[in-house]
Amino acid sequence: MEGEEDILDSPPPPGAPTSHLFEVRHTPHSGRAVFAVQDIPADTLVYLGDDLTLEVVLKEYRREVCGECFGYDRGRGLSVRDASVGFVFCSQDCKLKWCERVGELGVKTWTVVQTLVKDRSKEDSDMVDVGVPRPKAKEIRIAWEATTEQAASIRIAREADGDKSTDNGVKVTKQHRKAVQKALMQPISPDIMAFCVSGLLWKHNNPQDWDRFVALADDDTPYHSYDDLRAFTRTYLHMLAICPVTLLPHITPENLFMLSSRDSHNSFGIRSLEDEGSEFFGYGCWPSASYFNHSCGNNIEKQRVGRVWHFRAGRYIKQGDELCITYLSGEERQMSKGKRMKTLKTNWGFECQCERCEEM
Ligand SMILES: C[S@@+](CC[C@H](N)C(=O)[O-])C[C@H]1O[C@@H](n2cnc3c(N)ncnc32)[C@H](O)[C@@H]1O
Repeated sequence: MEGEEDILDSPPPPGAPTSHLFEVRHTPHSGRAVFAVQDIPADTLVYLGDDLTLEVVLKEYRREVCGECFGYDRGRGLSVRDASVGFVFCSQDCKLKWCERVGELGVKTWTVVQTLVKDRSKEDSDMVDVGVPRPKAKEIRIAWEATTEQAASIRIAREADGDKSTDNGVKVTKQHRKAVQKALMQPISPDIMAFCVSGLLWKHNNPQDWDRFVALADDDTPYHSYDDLRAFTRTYLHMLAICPVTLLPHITPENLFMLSSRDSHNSFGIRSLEDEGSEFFGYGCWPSASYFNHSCGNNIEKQRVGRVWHFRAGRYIKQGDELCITYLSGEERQMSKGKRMKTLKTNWGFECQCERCEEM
């Protein structure tokens, strides 16, 4: 991946990382990537990625992992709990930071989500679908279109609840209220709900940064399976049925699809800091960090410190070299070339073109 890349048309995409040590360029086969513009000594701190957007702490870790800094104490419950929003924190300071970050609307939204999710934990249908067919772009479009009528009825019922006169003076009928009840009878997917709520709250709180998210590499078939797609369309209707009315304009198929299509090729796992990250707490999307490509012989080591990724030179890097991290977890790095390639194809959807794979 050397020598043929073009400097990006200026200006660089919104949200791309900037530094005196590197620049972002196009590559012939692996999209945009980061290249050293000067020699970089080993162990240099090359970049700090602190622009976390959507974030998910999986339901099974919600009592053990701090909702703010992702601190973890070997599976012990953390001391500061907030049962109403369904998060725990390692300190009052983390709890305050979390409240400040999500804002009043965020606290209200997580409270109604937690109320819905907590009594229905046995319905948890979030699972990893491996080796099953993925819905195609046209099927995805049809599935979202199929929600239109019910979604419109729910909006009418909810906006009336919110004391907002509906735009065209539509009268709320039993049918509209029934659409809300029907949505709430459908199974809940707590982790997909957390993903959608986190992403749309972030969008609401940071409207000026949405283009940083949109500029990321996209996946037009991001759903892992037909069940996964159905869980997303159901979650859309659940959110319309329960979220504060102020959030309703953000809860659209377009925005929810955008979250999935950018998350798919860009999110990083949030893992434990010990045991080579053997505990997978959840995942999040840091747009600036998403411009670093993968290599099986990576020259950059990335390490999470709280909510921030530290990118450090793992060895001496020459001017013009591509700066690559690894997308593989600890044990995956030791696998054979074939297994690594399969893992990257399954989890990230690409054929690895890194020098280590190309050489062998
Ligand atoms: C996190 S993004 C990296 C930035 C991306 N190249 C871009 O243009 O925005 C991950 C995507 O980059 C591409 N990519 C990263 N590493 C690669 C590699 N070693 N071989 C081929 N494609 C790679 C794949 O398309 C992958 O889904």
